[in-house]
Amino acid sequence: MNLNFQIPGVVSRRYISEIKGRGLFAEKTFEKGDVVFSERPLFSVQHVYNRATAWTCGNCFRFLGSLNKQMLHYRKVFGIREQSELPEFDFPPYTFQTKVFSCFAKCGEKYCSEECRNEAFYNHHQVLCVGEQTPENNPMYLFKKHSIDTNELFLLAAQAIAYLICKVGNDQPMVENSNTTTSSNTTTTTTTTSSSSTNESQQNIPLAERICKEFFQEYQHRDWWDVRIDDNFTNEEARKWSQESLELLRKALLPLLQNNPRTNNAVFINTILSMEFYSHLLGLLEMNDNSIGFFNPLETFRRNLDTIPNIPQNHKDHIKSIMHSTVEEFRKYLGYQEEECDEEGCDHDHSGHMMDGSGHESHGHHHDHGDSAMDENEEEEVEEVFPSFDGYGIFGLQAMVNHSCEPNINVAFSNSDNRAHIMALRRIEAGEELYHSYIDEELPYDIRQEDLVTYGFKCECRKCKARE
Ligand SMILES: C[S@@+](CC[C@H](N)C(=O)[O-])C[C@H]1O[C@@H](n2cnc3c(N)ncnc32)[C@H](O)[C@@H]1O
Repeated sequence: MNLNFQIPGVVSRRYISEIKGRGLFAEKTFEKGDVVFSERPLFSVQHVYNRATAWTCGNCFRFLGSLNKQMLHYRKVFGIREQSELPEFDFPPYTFQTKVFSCFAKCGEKYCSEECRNEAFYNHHQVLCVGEQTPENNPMYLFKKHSIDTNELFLLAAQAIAYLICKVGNDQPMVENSNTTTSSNTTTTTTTTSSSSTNESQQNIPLAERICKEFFQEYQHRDWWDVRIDDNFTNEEARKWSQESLELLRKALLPLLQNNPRTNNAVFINTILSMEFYSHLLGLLEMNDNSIGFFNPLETFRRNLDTIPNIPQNHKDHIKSIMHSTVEEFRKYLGYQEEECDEEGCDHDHSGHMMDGSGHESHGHHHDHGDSAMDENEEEEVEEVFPSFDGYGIFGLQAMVNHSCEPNINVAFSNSDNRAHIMALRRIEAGEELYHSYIDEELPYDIRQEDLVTYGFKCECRKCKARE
């Protein structure tokens, strides 16, 4: 994790005031539509409910296989027996092609490339993987089950903790080469690692401590139960779940930490497995996360099939007939899900996270689905059969962007490069602060104020001041 809060000549972070904290500022002029910057998430996960229906890479979230392999995957999931060999669809620009790589330990996680598999394994998966035949009393399995039953934010927190453990436990002996420059409230931090043969764990622990401290210094955080972002659970429940969750995580991680001389250090273990660390990490994630979403290419293909030129009608009819049974099964499945939710009178997924009308999570402070095309289509209420990818994560720079009901940027997540692209909504002058809307800024004044209460500040933007 390289927390670097400026891209020289593009954007930089500055302190604004005690109330507002820090914000992100343009260092040059951007025209409407320009990509201001793009970045990969520090930590990110797919929503649990979405895992059953969006078959994507466990690292970069690209849809796996090809149009045809996606179809075959769904047919398998829905138990459609008739497996007549489907033709490999090849219709640029709809065609995509990735291989499918399984987790080394065969836990079921899939990746689109060896690089993705290695990256996930190296960064966190080696700590979190439950293996092929997990006994039901496996503590990591129990931790994950508890997260799914209570609140899936624990899964994102576990990824962050696993990252710290991997950093300390895997790397070649690390020597800190910390290059921190501070100029008028702008801090740039670069940390590099290099080999050394002496006293490994002695050197690793200060680095681990510094990474933990640095992470907390750089982002706003409070005890999770004091961050009132989600009405679906009470403060008491949040405390209880956190305690249960940490207990299970402790059981899963302690032997692992103690078995590695690099991580077997009481200060390190007691820090990262303490309730103070866990609750503040959860609070930090809750206060700073962003949604990640993009269309399923199979859905784009399905919607556009009729208008794709150069495909003979009989070929289109053949593809449609292949799709038909899968689409019908999907409709039944999605109908079943809605009924279940109606019965409970709920508007949330099984994790306890709030969902907006489209089934996208909205507990974080940003509502972008990372795909402006999706927003347009949602407005038109076009049926979505093959589900979009839906997840969330922490982005280093985006988490520094403050809110305005008159935003000057929005975010589009691209799964072709696993990056969030921050786009200028209008001309932005050098020196202007970047603003994102945490809520639906088109809503009337009173509703906007209600929606903003959970974020713990009063919006003083021009639109709010004018009560528009
Ligand atoms: C994702 S963080 C944004 C970065 C933050 N200002 C910082 O210093 O880390 C969100 C928090 O910033 C503050 N914030 C964001 N927009 C604000 C605004 N328009 N006015 C006052 N505070 C704001 C609130 O405390 C909010 O919970």
